[in-house]
Amino acid sequence: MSLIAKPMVNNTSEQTEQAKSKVFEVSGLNLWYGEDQALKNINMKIVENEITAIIGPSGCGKSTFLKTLNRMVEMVPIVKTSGTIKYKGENIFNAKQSVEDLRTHVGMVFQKPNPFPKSIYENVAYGPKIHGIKKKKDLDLIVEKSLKDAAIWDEVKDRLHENAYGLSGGQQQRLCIARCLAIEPDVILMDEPTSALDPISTLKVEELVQQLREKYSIVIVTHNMQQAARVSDQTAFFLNGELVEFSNTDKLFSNPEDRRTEDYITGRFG
Ligand SMILES: Nc1ncnc2c1ncn2[C@@H]1O[C@H](COP(=O)(O)OP(=O)(O)OP(=O)(O)O)[C@@H](O)[C@H]1O
Repeated sequence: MSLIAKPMVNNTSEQTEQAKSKVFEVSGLNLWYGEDQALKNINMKIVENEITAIIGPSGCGKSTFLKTLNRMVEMVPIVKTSGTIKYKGENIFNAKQSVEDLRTHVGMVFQKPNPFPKSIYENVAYGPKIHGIKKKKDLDLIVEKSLKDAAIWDEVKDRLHENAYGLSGGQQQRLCIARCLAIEPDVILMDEPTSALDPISTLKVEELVQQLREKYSIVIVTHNMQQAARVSDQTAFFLNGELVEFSNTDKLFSNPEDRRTEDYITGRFG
């Protein structure tokens, strides 16, 4: 019996699963904010072209984990980490690894849409310009492709030079996804990308996330278990900084191995 109603998603068989490449391999990851340990011995493999959902109650470390994957968490000066995170085989904590380079490959979309106070066009062209693309023709192509891939082109193509703040919240979030796609990342980290959106905009972003799976690997933090069940291939359940259970989404929601996972997904706590 499924504990949460879940429409069919294209989960691959275990055989194909093993053949898929890993984008991230997290081993023995611990993280402290000062004296307080927020992540405890996390071990996890994140696979290419899949959607991995991170669920768990407030304060369990979901956002911290997500922001560790592109080292954004280190913007908090009191953060200390131990363990390794390999991105395509290289430990991201190695001194020789460039954080800027990592963040070019591992883009991020935040909880609240955060467009720049610029035109729709400039929002998307900003990243490629910083990466040295100058020709208008090239930028035009990138802007159009990114907005198309973020499923917002038809809504904005006639107002590209208007301020992005004139868009609805849902449109702003898809614009922020387009901005992220414009720098051609491999991985997109999404921190509760629909929590500030109405149900229709949420549905559009969820559909978009599923389309993006074809080209990108996605890690999405969500408070919403139905959303995790609807969109993801793999789900990780965090509790008090620990990874309690990580498995195929269908399995985690229909036949969890750990009693704490079952208690959480059936609403006994959280
Ligand atoms: N900048 C910070 N400084 C100190 N402690 C922090 C900081 N950010 C998070 N924490 C602590 O780390 C723990 C995990 O927080 P985190 O935001 O990762 O949890 P979360 O699961 O994403 O929560 P929520 O669902 O409420 O967003 C919490 O105890 C939190 O108080």
